[in-house]
Amino acid sequence: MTLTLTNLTKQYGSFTALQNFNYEFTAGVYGLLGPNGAGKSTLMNIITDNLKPTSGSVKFDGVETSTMDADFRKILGFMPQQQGIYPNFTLERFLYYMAALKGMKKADAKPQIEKLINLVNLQDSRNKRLGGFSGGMKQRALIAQAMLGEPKVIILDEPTAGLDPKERIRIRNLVAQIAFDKIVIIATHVVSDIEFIAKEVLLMKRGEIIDSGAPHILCEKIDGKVFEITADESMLDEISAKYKVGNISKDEKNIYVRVISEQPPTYECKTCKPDLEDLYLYYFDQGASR
Ligand SMILES: Nc1ncnc2c1ncn2[C@@H]1O[C@H](COP(=O)(O)OP(=O)(O)OP(=O)(O)O)[C@@H](O)[C@H]1O
Repeated sequence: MTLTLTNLTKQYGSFTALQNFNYEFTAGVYGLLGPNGAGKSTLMNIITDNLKPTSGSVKFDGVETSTMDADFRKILGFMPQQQGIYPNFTLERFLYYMAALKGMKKADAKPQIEKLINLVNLQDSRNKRLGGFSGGMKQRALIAQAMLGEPKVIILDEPTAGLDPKERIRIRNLVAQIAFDKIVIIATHVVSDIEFIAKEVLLMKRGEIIDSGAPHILCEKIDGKVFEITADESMLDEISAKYKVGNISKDEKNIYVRVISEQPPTYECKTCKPDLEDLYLYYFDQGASR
């Protein structure tokens, strides 16, 4: 199973939001990581055929998806960023409605809806209106609708937006659970959404891939460039001016400042093993959300 993007370009007037994007996805979880405006939503919307590229193609197992019409919709599950959630629908009605939009027969939808409500752990809320759901419950309901019809390709655009850390973990575990034998692409600027579950990460900036690969391989590239400086409060401004600063922690004696630097800092420090958040900082020069 392959989803192949070839030379995808998208222009909005004279502005290029996506530039010559090439990638081949196979079964597994992919993280599309980049700051606001990198072009993630544009790419997701093109893959899902909600937006036409200016040039280039999207192929599933060698067939152009734009020519597959309803057949592609059947193998696709999409959770867009801005969701129109129907506040007056109960969860069950919402899922039957979304199943009907996907062209599923009620009899086929029924067992799947039962399974999905259990999977997203909303059994007790099946007859409650979506308008009364918490943010995390809504996101889980939306993941359930994306899973209807057992799609082969699942696209999740910012699935943890606005959620607290506990709900984020829940969503992440859910994604890891559903990913078997599917292509799952998650667009996010929250590193922890994908850090431990992504087979590959694509780092995007201004419409282009600036690096991609397995998280641990990507992190190896900045081996020897991540340090923890032992500091006190009076040094913080100076350190921030000199280096890209990540986490800052504190104990009763000192402040510990994680920095990215090509050369060892001229302060008391130790070398750290790089993680994906360091990589994000290295490439994007701004703190990522955990
Ligand atoms: N319809 C549009 N017309 C003009 N410019 C657009 C349009 N949609 C997006 N853009 C621009 O294209 C760029 C990429 O936007 P996109 O929404 O794809 O980025 P993103 O990585 O998803 O960012 P975010 O995380 O903020 O959603 C941005 O600079 C945005 O302003």
